[in-house]
Amino acid sequence: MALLARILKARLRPAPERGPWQPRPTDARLPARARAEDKGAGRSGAPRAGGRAGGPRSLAAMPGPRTLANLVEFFWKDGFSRIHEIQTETWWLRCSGQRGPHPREPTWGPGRSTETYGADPPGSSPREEGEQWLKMRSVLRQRILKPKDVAIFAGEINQVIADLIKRIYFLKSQAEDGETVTNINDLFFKYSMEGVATILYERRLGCLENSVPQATMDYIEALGLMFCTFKTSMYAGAIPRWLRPLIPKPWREFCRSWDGLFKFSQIHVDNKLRDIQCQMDRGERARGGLLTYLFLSQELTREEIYANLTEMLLAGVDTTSFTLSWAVYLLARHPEVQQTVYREIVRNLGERHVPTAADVPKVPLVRALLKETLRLFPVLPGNGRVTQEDLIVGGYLIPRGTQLALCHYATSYEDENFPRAKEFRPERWLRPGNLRRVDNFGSIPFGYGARSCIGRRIAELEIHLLVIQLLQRFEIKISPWTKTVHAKTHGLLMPEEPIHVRFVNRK
Ligand code: HEM
Repeated sequence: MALLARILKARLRPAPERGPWQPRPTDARLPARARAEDKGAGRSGAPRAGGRAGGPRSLAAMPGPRTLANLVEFFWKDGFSRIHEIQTETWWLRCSGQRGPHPREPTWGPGRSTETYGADPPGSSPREEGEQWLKMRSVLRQRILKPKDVAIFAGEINQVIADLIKRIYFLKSQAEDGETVTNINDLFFKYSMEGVATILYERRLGCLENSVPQATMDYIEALGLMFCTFKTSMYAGAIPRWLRPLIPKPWREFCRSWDGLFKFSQIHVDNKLRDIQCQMDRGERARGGLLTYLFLSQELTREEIYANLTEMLLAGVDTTSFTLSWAVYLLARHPEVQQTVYREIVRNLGERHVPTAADVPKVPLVRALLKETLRLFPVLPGNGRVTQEDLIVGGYLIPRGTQLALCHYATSYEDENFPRAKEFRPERWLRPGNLRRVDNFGSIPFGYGARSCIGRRIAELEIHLLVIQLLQRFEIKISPWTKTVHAKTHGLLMPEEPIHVRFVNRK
């Protein structure tokens, strides 16, 4: 069992002064060679790499639970759902294996229909994955990398927000007290799906309607299946092909849910492309957003368009909806913070002004709220990288090709990075006069570098515009049915209990 053989090895605290992988701003600017010469404190007496006295210690000498202990922790004690907590008890995690010549991150989705492309998991050919990924990424980058690129989508997002607000009024009208909306994540899931699909497919899906179209329901079901079987999927993606006939179920389920998602994407892409083609056949100029651009520029094949939009839709829904749920929960739990953010909105934008992307910098506390929410609840509590060169970090030699896990959750909660780290204090992200952005690499919820989140600017726009309009209309109060909500990791860091809030109309 390849995955089992590669399972994590963790080093226990005491914590180092700073997580050794954590890219400090200064490190980020240093040339790779200088970074690779970090000589941190290692364990005295541990074996040295290459047997050189005084040289770095070998990876095998890194202290921490061994393979068996990790197997027990993750598979027997359900460590996967507590992975964020385990991070705070362990210093870093590593898995060996996954070696390859190209920079990449471990990935578990086929990224394409398994029917169309056969059943090979990604990464079976690292070279192809690397080059193909780079090409696709650079095409998408041109359209959605910077805030100003996505500003053009604000109009569409505001229409989705208008529908969401209508839905909130409807749900309130159904509630006994006329104010409570139960399980707000359902609502934000629909909002995020509608929002991201509007941008990706340039059409509305009807998620926020009273009666949701069947195709959309099917997609939601496939997405649900993907997450229900998330753990199975994680194992499935790592099961070598030769072993699949012996344990077929995980891989079969993985493919079934992926195909459901892929087909949904395919239908919506095809519909839009058909519209564009008709327009062109009539001699009209096709104008549109992301999909129109991808089609007209012909930089990606149709299969690449399917694969990328499927991946983006999959990556863009739960991430955004959980973040919104946490943000609203935190605001409801901290009325004084909510009042400060509201006052800033009214002062700088007014009570009813529908914000555009250009308005967002005028309310720095709204941006700070999102950063602070993602610091406390990084929706991806950790992610991985395969090292591209030998590195010496914390006194250990980490050979090229080692898979490292970056622990966002753990570094977000270090007082050294964020004084009084457990407290919700959005203002920590502000600088007097708001002259400069605060960079703190203790919290990198969208990842970092070439492989960071491609949908970051879309997610930020969706969240900023929505938070502004929610606070303009409602005072958000926690429902008496909602006690303290804990976080659990189910692939993503999500609320363990449903969050119910009261949306009280502002006078
Ligand atoms: C609050 C919302 C979101 C958070 C916190 C988030 C976070 C992340 C993180 C941490 C990664 C891995 C980055 C790395 O390895 O350095 C990632 C990857 C990715 N995200 Fe997001 N994401 C969010 C929303 C979105 C949205 C809205 C989309 C699409 C519209 C999206 C699309 C993707 C894709 C496609 C990748 C894979 C990138 C690649 O490997 O090329 N994400 N995201």
